[in-house]
Amino acid sequence: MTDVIKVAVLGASGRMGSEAVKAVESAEDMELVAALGSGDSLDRTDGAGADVVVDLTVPAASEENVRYAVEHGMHAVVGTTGWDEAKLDRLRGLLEEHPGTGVLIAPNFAIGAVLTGKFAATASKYFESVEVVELHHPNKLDAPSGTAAHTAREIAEARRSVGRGPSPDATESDPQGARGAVVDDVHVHAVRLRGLVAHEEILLGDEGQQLSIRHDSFDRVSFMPGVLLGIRTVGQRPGLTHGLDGYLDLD
Ligand SMILES: NC(=O)C1=CN([C@@H]2O[C@H](COP(=O)(O)OP(=O)(O)OC[C@H]3O[C@@H](n4cnc5c(N)ncnc54)[C@H](O)[C@@H]3O)[C@@H](O)[C@H]2O)C=CC1
Ligand SMILES: O=C(O)C1=N[C@H](C(=O)O)C[C@H](O)C1
Repeated sequence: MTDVIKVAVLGASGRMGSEAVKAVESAEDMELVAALGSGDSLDRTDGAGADVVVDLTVPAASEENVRYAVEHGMHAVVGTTGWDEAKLDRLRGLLEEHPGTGVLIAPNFAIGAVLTGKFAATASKYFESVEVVELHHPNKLDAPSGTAAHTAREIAEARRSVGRGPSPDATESDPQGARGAVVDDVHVHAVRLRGLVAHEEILLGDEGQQLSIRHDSFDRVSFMPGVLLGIRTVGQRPGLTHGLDGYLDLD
């Protein structure tokens, strides 16, 4: 990779994509070589000499976009949601065929959100009950949020490591789904409210006490330092990195 990183942004007219375009244009070590919207041909990315493709599109398009990038020798930084285990497995297989290429799948680019997941996972080892609440703007297409699903899996893994099972719950009847989604045995609740951007709260309970851990993104600028870190780092990290924490020294 040359000193100046050539970047293509996919989903460039969207809420995140338009912010990412501004961030890349403001970064002295980056050059925006392509800004694609829905319907634009992906060959405008390698055609413009991009080193890194940033995918901020929709879950239905993201996997194909990343496949194109990897198969055409470009690294990928991905904020789009919907990357379940099946998609991640297919991507790992693809990257084995392209050993010099890096892909970052980041459920959340905000440092506060990444730390929230870590803090919640640690705390959940010590509390009998834990539930995740995510709150977003009403234009969001998917629920639960990718961040909340990722947090739930981090919590479940931490609890398993100390032999803690699911939270106690005597519910016998829930025909309307009022107890929310269940991700890896952790209940996840989704709120959609005008005025919100992206928020997550983890509630932890035990006899006589409660701990709440909360993060609020009030503005999408909160995601941009993480996007830029991803662009700067992905070329030096071949293979799949799932979560921005893979590029941070959090221990
Ligand atoms: N990882 C993170 O920190 C964050 C992730 N997100 C996720 O990023 C994604 C985008 O979110 P928003 O910007 O709010 O959505 P948005 O709907 O505002 O923007 C998506 C854009 O992608 C375009 N698009 C759709 N298919 C495309 C394709 N094949 N090629 C190029 N462009 C295409 C759409 O026309 C739209 O302009 C969502 O999955 C969201 O959950 C959002 C915020 C933060
Ligand atoms: O759609 C959004 O807005 C967001 N999507 C991501 C998610 O689903 O976790 C990240 C952040 O929560 C904002």
